Amino acid sequence: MSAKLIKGAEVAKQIREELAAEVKSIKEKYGVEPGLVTILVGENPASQSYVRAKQKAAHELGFYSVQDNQPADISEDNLLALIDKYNKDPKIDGILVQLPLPKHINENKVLYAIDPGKDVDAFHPFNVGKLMIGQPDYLPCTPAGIQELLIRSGTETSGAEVVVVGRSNIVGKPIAVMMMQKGKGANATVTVCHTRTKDVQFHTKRADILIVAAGVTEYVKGDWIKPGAVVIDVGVNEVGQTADGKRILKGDVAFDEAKEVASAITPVPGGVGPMTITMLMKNTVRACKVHHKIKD
Ligand SMILES: Nc1nc(=O)c2c([nH]1)NC[C@@H]1CN(c3ccc(C(=O)N[C@@H](CCC(=O)O)C(=O)O)cc3)C=[N+]21
Repeated sequence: MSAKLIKGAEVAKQIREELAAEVKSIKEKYGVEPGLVTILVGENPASQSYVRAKQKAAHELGFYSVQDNQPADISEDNLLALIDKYNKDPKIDGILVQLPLPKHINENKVLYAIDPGKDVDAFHPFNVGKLMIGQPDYLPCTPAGIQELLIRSGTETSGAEVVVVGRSNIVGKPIAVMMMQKGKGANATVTVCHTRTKDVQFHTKRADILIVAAGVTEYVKGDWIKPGAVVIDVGVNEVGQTADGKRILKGDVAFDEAKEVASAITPVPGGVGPMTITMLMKNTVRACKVHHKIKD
């Protein structure tokens, strides 16, 4: 058996086309365009490449977009002042501070400084809290992308056994919360595994939908997966570079084994990653509509 591929890159392209049409109509009717600033501190090559991809997507959708690069030794106070500037900038609807930040900067302090209404990553405790009680204004981008892939691939989530491997604030925790809520692409029974889980395989083998965000290259093997399960691989592990300097990526799931067992699986690259960026764009369009009181 060979699993159906859930092609995130293709779904992402389709959603971006929908968004581009929406941006165009907002511009025509209201004379405004969604504004996104991506703030990059330092010169981490992976971060540079992600931010470049976000800027490219923003340009293609017709956003007003600003790339703000800051030196690695910027002080915390100056970074906070910069965020305050964008909080007050009426052309900016969404603020993204690329993580990780240098060690001398308190990441939480920076994330808490972003106006929750411009927090298109949905990392501010206000937005995390609203998600928890099932009243989100913005969904965190990677979990939103995962849920969208489940919906658009026709995966039944209601009553499904969902097992999440990983408990990060960015992926594991929020996707677990989202899958247990009432509503479309949710209503699941959720188990969360992490580094202290006694028997991870016991849990993964029970999953109808297995979501892996462990941060360990090819952590989940083929025989950890229930035959017919849907597997979502959130891992983006750089395992080397090609001769011409392109990053070689592998997921957190041993893909070649897993595809023989699962009924459907996301590839890496081309799976969850492109969806993450697309959901950032979707949140920015939403922010723009809220800021300009535009109803659907
Ligand atoms: N404030 C903040 N928000 C983020 O959303 C955020 C962040 N910081 N820091 C880093 C992580 C990582 N992340 C990815 C986004 C897209 C791909 C993606 O598009 N990956 C492509 C491949 C890209 C490549 O080839 O390098 C794919 O999987 O097909 C991956 C990873 C967002 N993050």
